[in-house]
Amino acid sequence: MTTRCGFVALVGAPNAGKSTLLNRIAGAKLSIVSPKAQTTRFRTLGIVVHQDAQIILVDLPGIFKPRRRLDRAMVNAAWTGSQDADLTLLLIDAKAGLREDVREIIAKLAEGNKKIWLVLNKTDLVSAEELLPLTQEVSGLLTVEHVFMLSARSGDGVEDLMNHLARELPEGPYLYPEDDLTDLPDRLLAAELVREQIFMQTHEEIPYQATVETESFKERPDGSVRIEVTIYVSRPGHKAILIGEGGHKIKSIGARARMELQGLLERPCHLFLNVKERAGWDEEKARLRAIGLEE
Ligand SMILES: Nc1nc2c(ncn2[C@@H]2O[C@H](COP(=O)(O)OP(=O)(O)OP(=O)(O)O)[C@@H](O)[C@H]2O)c(=O)[nH]1
Repeated sequence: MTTRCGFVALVGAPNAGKSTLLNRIAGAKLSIVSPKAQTTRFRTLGIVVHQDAQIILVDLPGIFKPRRRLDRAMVNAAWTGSQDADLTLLLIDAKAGLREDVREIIAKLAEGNKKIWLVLNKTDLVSAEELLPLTQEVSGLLTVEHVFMLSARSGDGVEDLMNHLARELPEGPYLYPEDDLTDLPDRLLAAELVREQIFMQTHEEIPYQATVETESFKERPDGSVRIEVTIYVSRPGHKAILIGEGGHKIKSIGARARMELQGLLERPCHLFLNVKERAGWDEEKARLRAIGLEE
């Protein structure tokens, strides 16, 4: 059997519907979907096997004008991801059309020579007649290989996109063992929610320096889950800040993340957080890249 495998980057302006599409495709709550713009702070991998192809989706942060160092790093990560991928899906909110932020993304993509597929989302909100001029306008600015029209919310047209992806990714073995995939979305979600709380409850240099990994994820007979998450930092000072006086900070991060996680997984969660120092972590390029924060 010939298998195919590849990385697919999702690029779109804030609110284009990236998280919704990713969740629809992977069938799990992989990203934090919110009507507020720029909630997708970090790259999240969604991995799905469709017709003998393993499709590794990279959910990129909304591209916006970076002011702070961390934002710059995130935007950079977004574009690096796009450059590493086998192909890039440019997701556009068909209802909002070519707003300025979409034009900026198109201009940036036009500089590279990446394989781009145009995905017009939210077709449930617009008429077919409106889609054609939009397609033509984008095609005038950028070379696109395929055009898809879908509704991430209803799922209409998503199968067609998946079929094309499965057919056109490069031939090769699966990069992720299939057995590992079952609880991967939930593991990623746990790590991502912890990361988000670190982001919200500490100074910005901490999330930039830290990496979060779900070490174990075990279902209990009573239907609850026991999750162990480790936060790796490179400096003793960061460890102290994360833990806080009397463990106050880490407790607060854990409590909040657990609440969010419970809501999304829809079952009781027992979340245990560890903070560990990993010397020489800065040099671990691979890990930096894994969380998409290489500058
Ligand atoms: N009507 C309609 N709404 C959609 C569709 N896809 C997404 N939405 C809505 O659009 C809003 C933004 O969707 P998200 O998936 O959070 O967008 P995102 O691109 O991940 O946004 P960021 O987190 O800012 O990067 C949400 O309120 C979604 O419910 C669609 O196909 N149709």
